Amino acid sequence: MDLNDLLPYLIGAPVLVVAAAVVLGRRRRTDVPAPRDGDEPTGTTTGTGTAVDEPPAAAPAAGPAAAPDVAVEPATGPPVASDDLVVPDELAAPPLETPEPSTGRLRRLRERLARSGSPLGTRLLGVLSRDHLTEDDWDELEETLLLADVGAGPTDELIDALRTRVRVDGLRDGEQARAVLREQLLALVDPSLDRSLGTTPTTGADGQRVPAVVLVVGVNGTGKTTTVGKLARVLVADGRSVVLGAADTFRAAAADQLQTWGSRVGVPTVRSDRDGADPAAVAFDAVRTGVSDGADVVLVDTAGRLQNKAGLMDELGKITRVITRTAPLTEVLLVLDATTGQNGLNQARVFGEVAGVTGIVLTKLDGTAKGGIVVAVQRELGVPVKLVGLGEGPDDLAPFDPEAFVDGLLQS
Ligand SMILES: Nc1nc2c(ncn2[C@@H]2O[C@H](COP(=O)(O)OP(=O)(O)OP(=O)(O)O)[C@@H](O)[C@H]2O)c(=O)[nH]1
Repeated sequence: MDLNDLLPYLIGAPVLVVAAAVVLGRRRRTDVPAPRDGDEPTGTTTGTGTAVDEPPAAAPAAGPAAAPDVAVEPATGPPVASDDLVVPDELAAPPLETPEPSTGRLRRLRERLARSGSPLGTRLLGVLSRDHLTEDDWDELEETLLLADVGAGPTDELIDALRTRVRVDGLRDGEQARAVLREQLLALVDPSLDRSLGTTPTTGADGQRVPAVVLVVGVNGTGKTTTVGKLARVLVADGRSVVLGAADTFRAAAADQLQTWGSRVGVPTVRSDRDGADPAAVAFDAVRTGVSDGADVVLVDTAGRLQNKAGLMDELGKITRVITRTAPLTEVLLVLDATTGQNGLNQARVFGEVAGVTGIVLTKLDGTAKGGIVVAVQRELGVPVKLVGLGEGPDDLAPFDPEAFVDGLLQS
């Protein structure tokens, strides 16, 4: 072998060494806190099907193969450079973003809200402003409400209430029609429901302060991961410290997606590097990390497989059990895609039964003209809509405000 044969190796080897150093430097693996006696194992098992409910496995031998599956990825992921390693600019941590304040977001997003309800508000007002309302007019009102996904029960209630108002007071003009409609729609959306998010730290079994834990559930594609990312921004904007748990181990890219959301606002993500890892193990580690970091809130993203009710109940039940050994669940948010109408309601029903949902996030309200789904879904589950998604932008998630919503529907 002469020098020419060796040249590729001589050039290639240092390049490989530097590349490996950069890659390793970017990923800081922080072991999650060691569980105490009686605790669940921390998802450090390898292989398939190892469940957190099983007794802890014996400590594996040291070495690369024994690396834990679950890692805490730092918030900003700054590359760790050795003295003689130059980190290219494009690998440097991006500057942290400052999310928009959460208060008043729905009013700022009112234009999009108006789009979601324009046929509803405009058509209802168009009919109600007519001089003498005939039975055909009332039928038209009913049809408009049903087409906007308000649901049969709430539609009947609204029609009855409007008929009574018209009979008793009469409707003098368009302005009065608008005022009456606003009042009745608001009653339907129910401003008395408690829409506050359970994000206040609580107390664990041994009396120590533990973070609030928010579990986010729903079928795939509804916008769960995006919602967790946007919610982290809402909380950061409100001055809260957050840890994300990527317990959607089913979809390979979900953890990366979540980590990207977190890193933009300085929030760490607990994740597994192994596809199909036990989601309960990741959730457990996320909560333990939240405790040891003294975080205010841990947001746990889950996979949305609606295989069958028993499977779903099994998976979510296990995640819940494992989390609540460390900290109470303060909120279970069901993410629903507003564009899926009746189908979304069927999903809602199943999740409502298995997951103990405490609040609804309606996403993609910007992509539908059927804003009435807000009313229907609250009725269906008996749980308030707490947040609405109004676009794909990072700050397009707003705390739900009934008055701003109804005003959006009636905006012409
Ligand atoms: N227009 C609009 N798009 C949204 C909204 N929320 C989420 N999306 C989009 O919906 C798509 C699916 O979002 P994901 O967050 O990946 O959905 P997921 O439920 O986590 O999906 P799985 O991980 O497969 O379970 C993405 O393209 C999002 O940008 C919203 O409020 N409005």
